[in-house]
Amino acid sequence: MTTDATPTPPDETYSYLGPAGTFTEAALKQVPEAAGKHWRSVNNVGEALADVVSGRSTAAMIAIENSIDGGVSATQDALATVPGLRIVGEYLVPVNFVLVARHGTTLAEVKVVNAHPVAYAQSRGWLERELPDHGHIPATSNVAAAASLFEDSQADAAVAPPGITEHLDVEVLARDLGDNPNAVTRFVLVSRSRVLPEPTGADKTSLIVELPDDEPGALLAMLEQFSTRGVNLSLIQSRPIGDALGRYRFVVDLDGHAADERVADALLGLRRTSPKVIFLGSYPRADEQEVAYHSKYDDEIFIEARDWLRGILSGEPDGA
Ligand SMILES: O=C(O)C(=O)C[C@]1(C(=O)O)C=C[C@@H](O)C=C1
Repeated sequence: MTTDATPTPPDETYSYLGPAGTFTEAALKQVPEAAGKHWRSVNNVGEALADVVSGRSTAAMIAIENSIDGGVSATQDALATVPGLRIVGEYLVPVNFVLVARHGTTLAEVKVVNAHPVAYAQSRGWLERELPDHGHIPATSNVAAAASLFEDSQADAAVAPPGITEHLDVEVLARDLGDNPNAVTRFVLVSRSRVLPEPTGADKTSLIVELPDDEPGALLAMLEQFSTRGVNLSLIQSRPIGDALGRYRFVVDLDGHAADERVADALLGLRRTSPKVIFLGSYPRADEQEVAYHSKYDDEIFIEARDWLRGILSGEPDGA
């Protein structure tokens, strides 16, 4: 791996929320194609996606969901509004936090804590219990939080990844801050590639769907597109569109690949019934769990039904 300091011109660049040592970097380390390529540390999701859109980077690794804090709204909103992006891979990183400070600081002296908002949300229970009067300064990343201790910052301590001591000379004041020891953050690799990853049988498809305005049952009609094709949803979340109160878009993850007949048929139904469907990609699931569905939704069943209709329309004799 090379870093920004490396003078050799990179052939391919991968953007990630840095600096080195973030969980986002840990997710990028799971991508075999990124090994040995140039890695560009950026300050936020918008910058990472702008790198991809402008062609400065081949792809960007971004956090999309945390098992405790839920969907990363900055990511969901950016994917809804920045055109031309595709998710090509999904990665899981277990997340766990430590409280760090400059050497010599004691826990009793900590008044202000610097933390990334998602890390802060995951450590809130510990912080409220152990430092009930603390103030919070938001950071752009978990490592940036700790780095701020050496900058012109008001913070006395920072919430950081356990590996932070490999990158910065800080003292660990407390471990296992996370309210849930099994917390996991889900990351996605985003590129401009129009080529869908091959179906594996253990895939996920991500969409953003808008519903027709003021139509009773519009949400039910959207869900029916999936239920009538035996397509399971693993995530559905509403986000404000932002142009007026009460207007929402839905972030949807479903089990399966756009090349699966049941998913393709559901996508056609969605396209007919929704004013806007953003296809974000079909890609292998990080947990590699094969998608389970009833045999009545097998590809062959859809293909047979289409052939039957084609036969009728082309005047083939009955039973052909
Ligand atoms: O990658 C990092 O370390 C980050 O600071 C980002 C981020 C996030 O955006 O969710 C990643 C994982 C943790 O859930 C907390 C923060």
